Amino acid sequence: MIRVRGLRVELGGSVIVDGVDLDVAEGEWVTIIGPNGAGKSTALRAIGGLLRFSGEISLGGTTINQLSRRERARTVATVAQTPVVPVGMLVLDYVLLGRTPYIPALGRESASDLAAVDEVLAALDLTGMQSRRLDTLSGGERQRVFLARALAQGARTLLLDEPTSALDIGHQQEVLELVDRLRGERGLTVLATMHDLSIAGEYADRMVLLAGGRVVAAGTAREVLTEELLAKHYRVRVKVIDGEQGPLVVPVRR
Ligand SMILES: Nc1ncnc2c1ncn2[C@@H]1O[C@H](COP(=O)(O)OP(=O)(O)OP(=O)(O)O)[C@@H](O)[C@H]1O
Repeated sequence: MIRVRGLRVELGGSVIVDGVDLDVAEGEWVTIIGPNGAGKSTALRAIGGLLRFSGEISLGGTTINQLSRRERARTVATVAQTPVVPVGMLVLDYVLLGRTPYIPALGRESASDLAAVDEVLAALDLTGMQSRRLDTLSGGERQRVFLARALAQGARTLLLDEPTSALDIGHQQEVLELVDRLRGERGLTVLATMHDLSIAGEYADRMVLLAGGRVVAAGTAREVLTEELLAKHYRVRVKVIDGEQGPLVVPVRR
């Protein structure tokens, strides 16, 4: 579903992503990990068509440069790390923004757009909140609304940039379980970035470790979350414990 070859992104005169290859199969969940500044968000933004790049990115077999902005938005939906939310915007109006690729220029949303939004609000248990202002919601509720906008877009591929970074452990689990459930129900493909390594390993089918803009390891959680690789690339001593659902990464005091 996602095929990336030799991805290179330059920002402010520096090479931030440097020759990344990446494949995500249909229905698969791949999580990119790596230290701060490794280039995770930049790679994700390029794959979502939000940045200029060199190399090849194709989505569902089509090179993204051949997709119009609308076609791209119907194919891939990105949830940014900190989405910009217009002050005072209501939940319903925000989720409706996801239907923009289906609404003709100068046109209004159709009954089918409203039905798609209703369905997503119900699936994410947000129907009762649709008239609330987004800025009055809790972090977990707001994260569900960001996901709702992305799902309303009708794209089969979701790019999630640290979807749980602002959430407590309960809401982290809630949001990730929700994405996993929707992945099963709707056949979504998921490419995410995450900092919590144990949780990342629990949900991802495969992981990619990025450091200095390059892929330095890729494979299952057990292959990537090793004490050696994490010590080398995060410059931290960790203990990796074999947990029931995958490796548990615990930092060790110096
Ligand atoms: N517009 C820009 N101009 C110059 N440098 C940039 C620009 N945007 C990002 N960078 C730099 O690119 C590097 C990678 O940033 P990116 O946000 O992709 O990293 P990341 O792996 O997602 O980090 P984090 O875990 O901290 O979110 C950082 O050093 C950042 O300062």
